Amino acid sequence: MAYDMNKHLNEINAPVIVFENVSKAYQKGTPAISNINLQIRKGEFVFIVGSSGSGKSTMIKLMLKEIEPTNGKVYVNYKDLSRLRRGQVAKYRRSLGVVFQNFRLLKDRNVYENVAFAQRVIETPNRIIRRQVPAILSVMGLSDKHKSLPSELSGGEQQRVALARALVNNPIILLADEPTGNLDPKNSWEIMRLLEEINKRGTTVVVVTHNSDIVDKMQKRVITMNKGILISDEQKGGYTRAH
Ligand SMILES: Nc1ncnc2c1ncn2[C@@H]1O[C@H](COP(=O)(O)OP(=O)(O)OP(=O)(O)O)[C@@H](O)[C@H]1O
Repeated sequence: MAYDMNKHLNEINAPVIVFENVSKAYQKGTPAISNINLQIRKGEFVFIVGSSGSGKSTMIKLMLKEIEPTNGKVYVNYKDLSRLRRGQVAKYRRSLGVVFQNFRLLKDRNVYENVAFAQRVIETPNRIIRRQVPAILSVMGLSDKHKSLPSELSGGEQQRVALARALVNNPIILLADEPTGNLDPKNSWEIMRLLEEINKRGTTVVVVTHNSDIVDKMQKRVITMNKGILISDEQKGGYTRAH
């Protein structure tokens, strides 16, 4: 039966990400993902793991509506993404928090401005920006770096700025694609600690990662992809070494 968004709107643990029989083929031949069915509920912390080319980034791109499924439906935040009009896509994306492996900060703006930028684009009044940016920088342990340029920061600090920027508008969902891919173990754990903290405050967190050590130790829900197929979905799972 098709997913009924209206039924779930007022539920506390409503599914905020739903894949319904989703396949994506970039070209003819083997699809990048095949027939994925998946529900992630509000407040969950989920890892998506799998070897290179297994379809993880394809899933993130579908959630961001950067690509369209060949078959099936993706729902995020109670929206059927196939029904989102072209003019609504940018606004939709800004409603999600997103972080990537390579931080993607504005190189010529300082830490404060990088975070404030996320609020300026949605026309947040200045008095709110002046209150909320220092607050989120403080949560990320970056208060004394607010005037630094990204080039003056360590990799871990840059990723914390990216997290601050992703979170300053209080998204319901945070999508993180390899957030520790460029970090050493100490900084990787610091980012994970912050993601856990954010999740405890109510944000749904989805993390794509290759970091088996982190996945094994954190004991969260783990969705494992293999060659475009969802091969396991475990609560308190580990990193399957079979792939
Ligand atoms: N734009 C594209 N055009 C054609 N094929 C693509 C495109 N993007 C991805 N693919 C193919 O789709 C499959 C899944 O790729 P995807 O990037 O989702 O994997 P992944 O699990 O994220 O890999 P990695 O861990 O290396 O980032 C791969 O076979 C890849 O070659």
